[in-house]
Amino acid sequence: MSNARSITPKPSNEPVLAYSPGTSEREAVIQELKRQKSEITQIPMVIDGDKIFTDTKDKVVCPHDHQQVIAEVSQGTADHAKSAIDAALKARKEWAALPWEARAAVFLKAADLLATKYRAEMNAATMLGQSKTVHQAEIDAACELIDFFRFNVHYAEQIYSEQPGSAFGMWNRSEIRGLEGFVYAITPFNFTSIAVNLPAAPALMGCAVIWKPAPTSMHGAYLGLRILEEAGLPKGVINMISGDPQELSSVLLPHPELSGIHFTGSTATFNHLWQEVGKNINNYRYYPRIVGETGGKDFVFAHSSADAQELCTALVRGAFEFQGQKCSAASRAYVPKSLWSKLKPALVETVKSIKMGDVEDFHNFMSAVIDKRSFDKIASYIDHAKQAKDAEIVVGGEYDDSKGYFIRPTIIEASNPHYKSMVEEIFGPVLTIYVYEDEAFEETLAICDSSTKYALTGAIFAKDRHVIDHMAKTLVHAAGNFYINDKPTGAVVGQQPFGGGRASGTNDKAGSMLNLLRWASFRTVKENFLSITDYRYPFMGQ
Ligand SMILES: NC(=O)c1ccc[n+]([C@@H]2O[C@H](COP(=O)([O-])OP(=O)(O)OC[C@H]3O[C@@H](n4cnc5c(N)ncnc54)[C@H](O)[C@@H]3O)[C@@H](O)[C@H]2O)c1
Ligand SMILES: N[C@@H](CCC=O)C(=O)O
Repeated sequence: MSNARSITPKPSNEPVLAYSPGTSEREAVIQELKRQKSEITQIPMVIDGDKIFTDTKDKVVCPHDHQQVIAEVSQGTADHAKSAIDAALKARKEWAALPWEARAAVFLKAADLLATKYRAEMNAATMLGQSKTVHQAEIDAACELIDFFRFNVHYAEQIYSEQPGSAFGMWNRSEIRGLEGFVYAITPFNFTSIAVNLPAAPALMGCAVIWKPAPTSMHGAYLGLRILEEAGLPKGVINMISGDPQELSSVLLPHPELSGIHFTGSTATFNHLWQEVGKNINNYRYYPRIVGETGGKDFVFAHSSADAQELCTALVRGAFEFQGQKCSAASRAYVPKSLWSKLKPALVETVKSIKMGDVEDFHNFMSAVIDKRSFDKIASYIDHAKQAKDAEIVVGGEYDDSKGYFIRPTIIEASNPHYKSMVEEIFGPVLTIYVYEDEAFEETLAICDSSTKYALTGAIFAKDRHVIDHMAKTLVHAAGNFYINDKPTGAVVGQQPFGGGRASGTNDKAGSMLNLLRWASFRTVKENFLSITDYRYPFMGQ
């Protein structure tokens, strides 16, 4: 609850290591991959600092080799959710009462531990558990998570330092308190950094948290919690539970002490959570703060002045890195006919050259999608395009789940800008392109803005400055992260605060001061220095 007095280290982004042949980081991660594959990690729930193992286990497999089991996760029940609430409520007061520097030190230390001792272990866990290539693991599970820890401390300090003015005879102060009750953090499979940041950000601000990670992200998530514990996080501040989300939520969501939800995942799940809060609104002691970053249908819009080769690279990286499973991934593109004749052969050639397979082969640019459910869903969109009258596959379209959940990077050309895969989130390596007549530029921009419910990321490509300005204005609400002549993915903490509007979320910008403010409750204190002893105003006389 106390305000900042010390100056924390000025953060800078964690450098991305190269993993080139012969480097020590490459050797370390190779050793870790071998070690982790040779054992089955037992992942408990962590409640009040205790490791809780149960007889019901959920297996974590490598998506690129689904017979390879790397972990077993103990599954909890409604009773575990109740215990987690008790633990959080018990831990909160002491945690909140610590000087804020003591809380900050935990996260700064965790950042340093992750940057050194645990870097290879964390990257290997994310590579095996979520089928990320070494580069994708490095930018997520190492660099972005380190940045979240360090930059959040810096932003918290700024929040604590912001103070009101004081007129003569008084002193006004803001005391920034963490939320009472508990925050429920529910996290997605696709970014280890997001998974760990969602419980960590409210905890830094003095809240107590119950964290339910996605089952397919447990390998990296549990390591994240162990690092925080080693950095000094007191027991009960973050309690990690697993199990049937409906059952756990049936205890957590209606609980009177629920003071916040920190969610990242699909729009449908977030809508469900919000509806549950609405149903229980009369039961709560506080208005729960609801923060959710959700789905996207991220666009790339090219003008005829764009460079075809730059556009090709941006589309390939933007759509297919990490198998298109970034909420920011380019999944629809609008290309003028005059550019398409150059762009199409470049795209076909580039996509055909993409190597895909096991993450242990560092030559692979892509690996498998996360699980069978995802594989089937993505395949159904590809099958739909194969049959559709208003769509055709330009390149890709093959899929095979015999060993891992592999889907070749696929580009669909749609003759209808409202075609299914132009407007629905697929969350896989599928990019749909609508080729517009050059003279239909304005109406196509309008379609881009209005044809989906989402507004997460978007990119425009053009050389003409007037055109860039016009596109940016027309698409002003179409994306929370807007890129000019760049791919729509790869936001960096401290540089491009991340989040979207419309059905893509509450746009509270993870890794920024705005997000931390949602976990803070301000007490304004006015202290009077001059005694006032007469109720009458001076003009009234005696
Ligand atoms: N906007 C962003 O910043 C951002 C970032 C990453 C992912 N995403 C989105 O996340 C989605 C992919 O992630 P996912 O497949 O893990 O999403 P998901 O919605 O299926 O799952 C997210 C989390 O919600 C949990 N969950 C599901 N039902 C629940 C319930 N009733 N109560 C409590 N928890 C419940 C899941 O177990 C998981 O932990 C995509 O839509 C993607 O766009 C968005
Ligand atoms: N922040 C990441 C996306 C996170 C969602 O999955 C990016 O900008 O690519």
